[in-house]
Amino acid sequence: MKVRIGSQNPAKIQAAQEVFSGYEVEGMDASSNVSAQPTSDAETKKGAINRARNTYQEGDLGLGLEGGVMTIEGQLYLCNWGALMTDDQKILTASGARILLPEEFSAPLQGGLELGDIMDNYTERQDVRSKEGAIGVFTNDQVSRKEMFAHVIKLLYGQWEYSKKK
Ligand SMILES: O=P(O)(O)OP(=O)(O)OP(=O)(O)OC[C@H]1O[C@@H](n2cnc3c(O)ncnc32)[C@H](O)[C@@H]1O
Ligand SMILES: [Mg+2]
Repeated sequence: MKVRIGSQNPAKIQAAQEVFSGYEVEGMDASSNVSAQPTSDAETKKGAINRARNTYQEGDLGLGLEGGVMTIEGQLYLCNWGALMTDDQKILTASGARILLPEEFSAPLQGGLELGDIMDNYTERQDVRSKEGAIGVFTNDQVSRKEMFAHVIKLLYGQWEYSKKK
């Protein structure tokens, strides 16, 4: 049994390798069937589930991780979701950390830019999305994108283990 993860992003793949340490983890392109930049909690969750479904193959596990933004009481937050399709074809879900994003990000997001591109412009660096991520930048590197997704994957892995005990 291997873990098929619907992404080629190293931050996501390394997080999966950390948690599923005894398994082979294979990254691959998978459609999320939502916008490239989800803009609500529900859309981000749906993207994670679709990625898990679209990477799943019988006998293996399908893992989907999705980052998005959402508005709470007029404020823009980063949000994150994960989904695991298990060998008995159940879908487990878990959400990750949310942090406040700068107000000035709202206009470029509404204009169609993805958060990953906005982060590169903002930090004057390249490919922040594959490295520490917005969460690493705005937490002063206390929590990286890999670490945040590893926590989400632990929540999924633990639910899968628990379901096998019952
Ligand atoms: O290749 P995939 O797996 O799609 O990885 P991605 O970096 O594009 O990540 P997502 O599609 O899950 O996230 C949707 C968008 O939000 C951006 N994003 C989400 N969380 C981010 C973070 O912590 N830092 C930078 N960009 C982030 C991301 O780069 C995309 O533009
Ligand atoms: Mg993406």
